[in-house]
Amino acid sequence: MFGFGSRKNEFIVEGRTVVVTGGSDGMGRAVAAQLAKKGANVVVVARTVSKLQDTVEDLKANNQNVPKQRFHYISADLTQSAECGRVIDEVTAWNEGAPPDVVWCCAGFSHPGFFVDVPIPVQRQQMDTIYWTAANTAHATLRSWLTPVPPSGQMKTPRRHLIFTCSTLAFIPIAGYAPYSPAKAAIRSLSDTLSQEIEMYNGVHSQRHRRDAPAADIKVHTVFPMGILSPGFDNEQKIKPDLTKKLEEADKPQTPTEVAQVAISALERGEYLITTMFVGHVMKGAALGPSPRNSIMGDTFLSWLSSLVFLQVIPDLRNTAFNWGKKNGLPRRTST
Ligand SMILES: NC(=O)C1=CN([C@@H]2O[C@H](COP(=O)(O)OP(=O)(O)OC[C@H]3O[C@@H](n4cnc5c(N)ncnc54)[C@H](OP(=O)(O)O)[C@@H]3O)[C@@H](O)[C@H]2O)C=CC1
Ligand SMILES: CCCCCCCCCCCCCCCC(=O)[C@@H](N)CO
Repeated sequence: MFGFGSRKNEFIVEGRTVVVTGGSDGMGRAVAAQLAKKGANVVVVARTVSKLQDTVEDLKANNQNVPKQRFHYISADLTQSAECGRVIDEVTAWNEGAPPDVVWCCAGFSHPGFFVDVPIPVQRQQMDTIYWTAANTAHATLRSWLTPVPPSGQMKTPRRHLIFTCSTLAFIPIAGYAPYSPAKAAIRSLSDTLSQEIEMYNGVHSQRHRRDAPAADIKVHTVFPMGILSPGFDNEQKIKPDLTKKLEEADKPQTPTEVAQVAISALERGEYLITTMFVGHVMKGAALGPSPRNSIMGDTFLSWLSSLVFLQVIPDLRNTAFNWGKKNGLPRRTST
């Protein structure tokens, strides 16, 4: 409770089956590689088959010493809810009838731009790509995990994990991310709501020997990275307004490998809202709100520190925007 004590690993993946959406590039691909190194069977999901094939080849080549370990890919556009249902069905069939043990949602990319410059259809597509890929995946996964099993069919199944990938932009506004940040904030809200709702099912599971119940306990987590040096990041840099680049100067983007490694360590400690570096921790501290805490002392001190830091940061960000307009005039309106 106070952030120290037992060093029990709360996220054991060895011999278990993990689905990583967006697993063919950037952070998702690094997550897939590292969980495979820890002995997981991995299924990567994304749209482009060639990148998926390349990822599975890599996983096979780098994990030849564990003969029973298996890797697979499924091509799907996760903005379509029916596709998410198909993915979970196909993974279950491939996994000898058992649903996956861990589902980690990494799919998504950012289309930065000022709110009035980005056409509404592009903004709706951002909501589809960011929020709905995650919500559709969560819906299909939880429907499968929460299927009741009668007492006679209950086996000892370790806890299952549903993990979302958000962004520290869900905590703190930065001008130029209006098409993207609201969709990430929606994921955070979904995560908080589910982390409470899932307790009802975990309560039913605690009585599993007496009545029909889900097969296992479930835990929800959300990772909030800062910038990630991924192919997606290269794309967004090409269209990102200069003011946005200026406002996010404090961000020193991390490699996908680093982000995956820090996130997995936090999951092993059992954390719920996960940030990956100091500036990210401070951004989270400013916005802990009603979310469950990782540690009472640590998070409370962090929120005190952040509330002082952000007394300065919020006006700074606004002043930077004001002075930018004063100096540079109206931005050129793009039509992309
Ligand atoms: N890059 C950054 O600076 C930051 C990124 N994030 C978030 O982290 C996550 C990973 O980002 P990053 O490492 O940049 O990833 P990339 O942009 O490099 O890769 C995105 C992955 O998602 C897949 N994907 C995209 N759209 C769909 C879709 N509709 N259905 C299924 N799969 C899809 C892509 O494959 P394909 O195109 O073939 O479908 C690819 O595998 C994202 O959720 C992102 O929003 C958070 C903070 C910062
Ligand atoms: C000591 C505390 C000071 C805090 C200052 C606040 C600075 C804001 C930094 C913004 C960082 C944005 C990272 C996420 C980027 C992202 O999600 C996109 N690249 C999408 O892909």
